[in-house]
Amino acid sequence: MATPTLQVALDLLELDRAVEIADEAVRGGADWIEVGTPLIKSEGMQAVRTLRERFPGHEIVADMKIADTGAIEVEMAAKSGAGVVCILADADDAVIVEAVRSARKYGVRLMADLINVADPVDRSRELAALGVDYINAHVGIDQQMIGRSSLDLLRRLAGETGIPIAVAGGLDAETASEAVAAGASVVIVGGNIVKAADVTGAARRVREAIDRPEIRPREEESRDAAIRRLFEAVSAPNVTDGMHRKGAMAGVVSICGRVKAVGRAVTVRTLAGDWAKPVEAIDVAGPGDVLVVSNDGGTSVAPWGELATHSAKNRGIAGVVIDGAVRDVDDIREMKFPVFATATVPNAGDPKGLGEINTEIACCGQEVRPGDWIVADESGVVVVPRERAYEVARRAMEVRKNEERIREEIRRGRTLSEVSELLKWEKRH
Ligand SMILES: O=C(CO)[C@H](O)[C@H](O)COP(=O)(O)O
Repeated sequence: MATPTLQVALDLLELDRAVEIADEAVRGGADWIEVGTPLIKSEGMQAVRTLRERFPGHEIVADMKIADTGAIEVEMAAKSGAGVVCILADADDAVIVEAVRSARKYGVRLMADLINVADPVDRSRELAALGVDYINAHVGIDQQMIGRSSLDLLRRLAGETGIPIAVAGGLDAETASEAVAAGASVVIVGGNIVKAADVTGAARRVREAIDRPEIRPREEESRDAAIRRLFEAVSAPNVTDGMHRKGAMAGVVSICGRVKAVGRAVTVRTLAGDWAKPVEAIDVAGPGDVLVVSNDGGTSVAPWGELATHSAKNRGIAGVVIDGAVRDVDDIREMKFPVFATATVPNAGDPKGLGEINTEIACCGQEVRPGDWIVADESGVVVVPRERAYEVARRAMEVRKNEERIREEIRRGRTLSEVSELLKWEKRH
C-alpha cells in the first residue's frame, strides 16, 4: 500500500494565522496544505498564492467547493498555485465536464466533494467516468454536529470507484488510522489539527496513526452517554457559545463556588417558600438528574436547605437550580453539592404541597421542560433543549477546541483583538 497523504485543512479566516499553523502542521508531517473554504471566502485567491509561495515543496489544495462556472473557478485556483481543486460532487454534470476540461488545460487535479450527495456510490462512479481525479468522502462540519460519520460514508465507497479516495470530516488520529485501513489514500484533517494548542504535536499524532493503519474495536456509546461526556468536558460558557449565545439563565449563581452540574432536568413548580414539591421531586429524580425549581421568583423564604441537599446527594442527583433563595449555605458548602440559586435567606417556608413536578416551567428567564439538559458551573446555568442536546454538546466541544489555539496564540504575545482580527470583522452598517 502506498504511503497515505495527510492533508491539513486550514479552515480559518485569517491568512497570517493560516500560514503559521500550516508551518507547524508541516513540521508534524502534513503533506498537502488545503486552503479551506472559509479562508478562501475571507481572503480570496491571495490565500492560495501566499501558501503556494510559502510552501514550495507541498501540494496546495484549493477547497473551492465549486457549484457553477467550473472552468473559471478551476482556472483561478490553478493560476494562483493550487495543484488540486475541489468541486462539489452534486454540481451538475455540465459544471463537472467544464471543470475537468479546465483542470486538464491548466495541469491540476480535481477532487469531488461528496458532501450532501444522496447516492454517493453511484455518483462516485459517474464522477470517475467524467474524469474527476479523487473522490472525497466528506461529511461537513454541520453534519458532524448532528452525528453523521465520514468513516461510514467511506466504508460504503471502498472498492467502488476505481479512483483514489480522500476522506474528511471530524477525523482525529484514531479515526484517520481507521480511514486508511478502510481504503482512503488521502486523509484530510481540519479542526483536530488546526485548533490544537500544539499543532505540530497534533499533526504528528495523525501522521504516525495513518502510517500504521488499523481498525480498533470501538465501544458503543449511547447518545445520552455521549451528551453527558461532552457536557462534562466543556464549560457553561462553551455551551451558550455553541447555541449562538442563547440558553443562559439570568441572576442565578453557584452557592458552593467551584462545582459543576450536568444532567437532565426534573422540573418543579412551587410557590414562594413552599418546600413540599422540591423535596418530593428528590424521590422522582434519578441519579444524574438536575432539579430545576421555579419558586415564583420569591427570595424572602427558602424552599431548599441543608437536609434537602443531603437527601439529594444521597440519591445521586447531579445538582439543584432554584429561581429563589436557599438557606443553610455553610452546610451546603461543606457538602460541596452543586446548588445554584438567586439568593440566600435564613428562613424556610412551610410544606403546603402547592405546585407540580415535571411540567414545563420558566426559571430565571429560560423555559425548561422535563428532560432538557442543564449545564451549570461557576459562570452560571445554561438550559439546552433536549432535542438539540447532542448537536449543542458537539458544538460546545468545537468552541472549546477553538479556544485552545487562540489561548496559545495569546500566550505567545498577541492580543485577543489581533488574533481574531476584531476591527476587520466588526459589523458594517
Ligand atoms: O471542508 C471542510 C468543511 O466543509 C473541512 O475542511 C473538512 O471537513 C475537514 O475539517 P474537519 O476535520 O474539521 O472536519
